[in-house]
Amino acid sequence: MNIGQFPQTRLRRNRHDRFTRRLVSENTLSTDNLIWPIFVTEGTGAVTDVSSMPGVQRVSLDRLAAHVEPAAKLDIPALALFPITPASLRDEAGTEATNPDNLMCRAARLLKKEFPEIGLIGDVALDPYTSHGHDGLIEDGYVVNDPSVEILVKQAVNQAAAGIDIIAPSDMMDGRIGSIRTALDVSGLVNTRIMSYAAKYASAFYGPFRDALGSGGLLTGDKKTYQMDPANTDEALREVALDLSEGADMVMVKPGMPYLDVIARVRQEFAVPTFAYQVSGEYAMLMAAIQNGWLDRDRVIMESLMAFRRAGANGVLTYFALDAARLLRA
Ligand SMILES: NCc1[nH]cc(CCC(=O)O)c1CC(=O)O
Ligand SMILES: [Mg+2]
Repeated sequence: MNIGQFPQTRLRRNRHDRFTRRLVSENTLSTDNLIWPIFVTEGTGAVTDVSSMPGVQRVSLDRLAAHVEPAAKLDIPALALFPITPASLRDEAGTEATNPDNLMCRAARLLKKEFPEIGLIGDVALDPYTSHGHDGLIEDGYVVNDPSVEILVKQAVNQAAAGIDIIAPSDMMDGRIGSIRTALDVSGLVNTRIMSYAAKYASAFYGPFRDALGSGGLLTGDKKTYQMDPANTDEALREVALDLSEGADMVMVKPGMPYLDVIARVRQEFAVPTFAYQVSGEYAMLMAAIQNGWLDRDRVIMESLMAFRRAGANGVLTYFALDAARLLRA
């Protein structure tokens, strides 16, 4: 006979005190899960703010070691590098992408020397280098696939030769993962990993990033003929399946928070190393509310990052990486 009071099952019991909450916690967030994107710029003595990303800066190479030092101290496993190319070095074909002395390659060599233990992720796409701001080559107003892949392959090998550990193609051309894998292997770069931006959406959340790079104003039209339609998820699984079959070691979904359903499906379907990019617009959105005093900074950072872990992401590219690593240490 039921002599207790209704209800017998009380889920609140396991939330009663901190020790029980710790015991029943289903997911964890650690510094191991953090990747810090950084913007590098030409010149000397430059540490300039990105106005739409409060707290994020563009840093010249002479300031780069000092900028990265805290990440090394906090044991953040990897950085994602993004170069800002002066307009004078941009052209229709993104030629600067294949220059062995471009900013990206110089940054990679410097960082490998100063911080050999930190993994370097190199974004492969032509948008930092093209005069039109697109990720590939344009013919008759259309971003053409196969000729773009040819130059992206050269860009990838160029970066890997300069010391980039993980090539991260973010261009969304078909077939580039396989072509890049083959070219890396032929060049003897068999251990250079590929983290594919496999399911990358044509998103409004990249706005502040394009401000940071100075490619926003240059961009003609949109990226809808190569980046994915935000309405689709089945297609994301096909994108991931293809990239894995072509040799991707890790896959990424981007943006992050508005696409947690995609991360969860990818994780469940493939059970491969899966990453998420909490992109510039997500950062800007949270920072705007934080700066207004509308959201609690520390709590919202940690909750947003835990959400990626719950969805199944191994790690997150986040502009909050340093803040999160500090909070995890405290
Ligand atoms: N291919 C370039 C690239 N790599 C990462 C981002 C966005 C990152 C962010 O918004 O934080 C973009 C922008 C774009 O595709 O237009
Ligand atoms: Mg694809």
